[in-house]
Amino acid sequence: MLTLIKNGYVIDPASDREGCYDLLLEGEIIRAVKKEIDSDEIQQEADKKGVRFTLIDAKDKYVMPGFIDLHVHLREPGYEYKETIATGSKAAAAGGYTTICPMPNTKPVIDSSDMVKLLLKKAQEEAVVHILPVGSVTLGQDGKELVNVKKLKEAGCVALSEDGKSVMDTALYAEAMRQAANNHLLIFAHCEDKSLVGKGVINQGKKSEEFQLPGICNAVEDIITARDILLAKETGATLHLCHCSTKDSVAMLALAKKDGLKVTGEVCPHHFTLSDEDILSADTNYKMNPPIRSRDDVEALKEALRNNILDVISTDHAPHSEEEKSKSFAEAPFGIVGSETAFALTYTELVKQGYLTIKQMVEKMSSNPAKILGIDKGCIGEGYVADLVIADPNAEYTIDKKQFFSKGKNTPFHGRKVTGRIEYTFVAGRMVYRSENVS
Ligand SMILES: NC(=O)N[C@@H](CC(=O)O)C(=O)O
Ligand SMILES: [Zn+2]
Repeated sequence: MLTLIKNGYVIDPASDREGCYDLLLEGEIIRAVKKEIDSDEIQQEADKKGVRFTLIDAKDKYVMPGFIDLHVHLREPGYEYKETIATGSKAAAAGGYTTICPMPNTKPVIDSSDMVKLLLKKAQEEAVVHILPVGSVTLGQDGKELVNVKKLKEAGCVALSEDGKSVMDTALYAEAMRQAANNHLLIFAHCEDKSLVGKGVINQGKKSEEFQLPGICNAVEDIITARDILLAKETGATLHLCHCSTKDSVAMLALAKKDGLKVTGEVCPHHFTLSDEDILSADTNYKMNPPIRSRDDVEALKEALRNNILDVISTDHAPHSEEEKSKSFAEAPFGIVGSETAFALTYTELVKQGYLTIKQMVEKMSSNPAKILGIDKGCIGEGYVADLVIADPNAEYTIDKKQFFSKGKNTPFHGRKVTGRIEYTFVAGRMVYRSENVS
């Protein structure tokens, strides 16, 4: 199979390439990146070889390395009514993602090599994007007994995370970090002080008062962020801070980087797009963990993205059923979907608003996650696997949750006007997504 993508505006921070190029894909691989590739010649070659030839006109479109999402919830096994590997990976592909890291808070939890193998086997059969599993830190995410770190690594995990919870036993977490470091596994840290959060469900402040709901103060996140950075320093672990939402968590990340520690951080589109002032009613589509914070926090997050303190934009795609989300704000589960809105929100809120250059956006959505994972992705170079995304930066439209591939429709962004549409996604040279809007 030969695919020629012509006249696209290529943005590839890894090779420092930005400009108009033609790309030739052969089978799974990027065969050539050149200023001009003759389509007639490729057509003739395809005829001669008897293989299919696809020509894509990418004029005025962005051609980027496929996005890599370090934080998704696929819900399989155990919660297939919320999402499956098939639907979650299709949603990812529709969002321009070619590699995703599913979190282990499934039922059962991904806490053994058998579970990792099961997940990878299912992914092999049903996922349309690459799946790199994250294992839990403790058995059953019970916070008591460590997983077999070496076995999880051998089975194919890229990181350990207790996402959805924190390991509150500091000594146990330190041991987990030591073993992770010895086995070259990353730690993805969900920072939440379980004893301090209490029954909190919304950012503590005007909104928690207005809706008379228990609040979540910034210290809930900041205390564990500080602890985890100090533990990483002590143990030599490579730490990645999940879904940073507060001003002080990014200040501590900056300090840790200055200190030369192996610490990186991610932020999710909802945390830089919305502040708690945007929560006009106790709508459960605004309930997620960590919560939407104050305007001050949002500004600090944007500034940290701009000056590259925050390395990654991830989605924390957290689908739930409509029934679950129609409970009261206090009772509904935390989480919103994000795979299918992340690019448009990032492009609209950060690139168009001048916070990030397009190159920085691609760094944070593709090349930096690849670097953190230590994988040969996030790059448009000859000989690399053809994981690519093509987007129209001028398309203006309204987000419509009914069009999501995800089973989860729990988004606060339904009806929001955005700019930037994913048109095609290629995984290992195969077109896994094509927008209906492409003629
Ligand atoms: N983010 C959320 O609000 N929820 C996540 C868990 C998590 O990422 O903390 C979930 O699994 O639903
Ligand atoms: Zn989390």
